[in-house]
Amino acid sequence: MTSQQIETSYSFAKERYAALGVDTDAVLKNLAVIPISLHAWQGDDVCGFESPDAQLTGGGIQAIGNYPGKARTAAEMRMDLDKALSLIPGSHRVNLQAIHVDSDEKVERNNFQPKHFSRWIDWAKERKLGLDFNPSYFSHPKADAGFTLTSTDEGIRQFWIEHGIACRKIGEAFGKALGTPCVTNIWIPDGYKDIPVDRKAPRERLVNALDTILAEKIDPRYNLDAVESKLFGLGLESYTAGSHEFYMGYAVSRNLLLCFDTGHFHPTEVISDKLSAVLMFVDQVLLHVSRGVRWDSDHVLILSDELQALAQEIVRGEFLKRVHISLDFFDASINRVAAWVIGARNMSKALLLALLEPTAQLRKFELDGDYTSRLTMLEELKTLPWGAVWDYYCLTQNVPAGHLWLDEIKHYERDVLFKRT
Ligand SMILES: C[C@H](O)[C@H](O)[C@@H](O)C(=O)CO
Ligand SMILES: [Mn+2]
Repeated sequence: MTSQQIETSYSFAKERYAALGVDTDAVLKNLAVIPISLHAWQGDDVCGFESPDAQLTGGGIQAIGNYPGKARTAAEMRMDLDKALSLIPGSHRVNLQAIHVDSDEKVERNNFQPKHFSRWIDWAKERKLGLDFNPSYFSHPKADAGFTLTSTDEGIRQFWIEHGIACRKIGEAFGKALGTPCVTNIWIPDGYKDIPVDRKAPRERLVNALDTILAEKIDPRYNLDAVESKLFGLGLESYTAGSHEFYMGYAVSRNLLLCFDTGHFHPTEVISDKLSAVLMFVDQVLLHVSRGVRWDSDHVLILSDELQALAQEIVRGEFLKRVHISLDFFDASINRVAAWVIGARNMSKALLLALLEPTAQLRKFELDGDYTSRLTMLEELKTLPWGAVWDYYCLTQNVPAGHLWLDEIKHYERDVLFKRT
């Protein structure tokens, strides 16, 4: 497709949307400033860089597949992220795990400091990217028993409390250096494979541990704290201490961000329906947008009905300033850089579709009780020429339109990824 063809198609599409009262130029301006935080851990199969042979262990999560080219160092990961970001329209962020530490000296997780992430900060600063952060409560001998902040072993609990404290300070340093608050998100896997007798005590320990981690107030201009629940992890099917109800109550009572991972609920539950409910009671939400297939399988985002519903809720509710969008999937069976690009472009497409909606008109139908018109319009919108608007957006953002970005991935694969052994 030539630029000329893209522009011509866009001008027809623009007219179609204008007839519905939608200004496509304004929509694209809005879309270009909605940040999506790219989760770094898609690039290394959640292994991290603490040692050259680091592996993902425990935590009830799994990256499945052995496609060649995984990032083995932080430098390789930054290169891969650069490639991905060059193929995603808009200005975005990067979301790191603590295990993505980039330090020449070996440091224990409870001693991590901003200086151990200074190369990440320099890289982000150069590219005007914001950084988000996550303490890593898995793949560690002190997490092998399946308990971190809920451990009955005081030494272990203290170690992980110190890790949480250290990570908030790193988040603060990210925020200060980059001029945009870092969302530091706490997720722990702690739970039981089989039915526990005492469901209460681990949760009591978790409240106390979290309160200690979060005791120091950090300026929200630099760091925002989020907590992430989960239904269950692999091998932890019967009980998860940090359940939804636990963190919902905790976030409301401590004025924190609540993180919704879209793969962390019963398969028939949808976050699109939960968003406006919780935003009545928490100020801000963090999304980990994932795609669970039967379970929290962390598949790459597709432009599903639910992804579109989620974006619609964010836009219709005017929640763009209160919802931080991060991705969370890890598929090791396909090109990892392509996985980022597919997922982020789909998130962006879902937001575009939502922004292109004549929401006021639809709301009026609803308020008037004219549900026939509401359904008709919602269905007709699906076949409007939004693809032409998307292609034009890519053109104006200097990224390939259509599937042409894949050519770049194939070159990168041949020249860089396949040379990694
Ligand atoms: C890498 C972790 O799995 C991720 O950060 C966490 O958010 C999660 O979703 C665990 O299932
Ligand atoms: Mn998550």
